[in-house]
Amino acid sequence: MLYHVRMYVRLPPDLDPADRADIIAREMAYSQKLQREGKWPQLWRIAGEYANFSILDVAGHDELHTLLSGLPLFPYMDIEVTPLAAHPSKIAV
Ligand SMILES: O=C(O)CC1=CCC(=O)O1
Repeated sequence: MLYHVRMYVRLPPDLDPADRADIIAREMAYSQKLQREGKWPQLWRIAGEYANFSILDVAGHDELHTLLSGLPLFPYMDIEVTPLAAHPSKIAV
């Protein structure tokens, strides 16, 4: 199943800079592993915001929740999920 996911990062401004750098490095490694596995095929920065639009390709809601809740930044993000269904006007390419 495909999901459109919006992630808004809300790191506390007083977070220790070393802790901040560590979380961001772990987030990058985690997301890049999932990208290589094909589970995170699209990752876009929302221009002007500390936020992203992502497409995740997973088995269903339970895997999506497991994946998202494992994000190192999960405690510091607001996340909005939209399940995607096939559109009848979409042409095959
Ligand atoms: O948008 C961000 O910076 C948060 C994030 C999600 C995956 C990643 O590598 O960073």
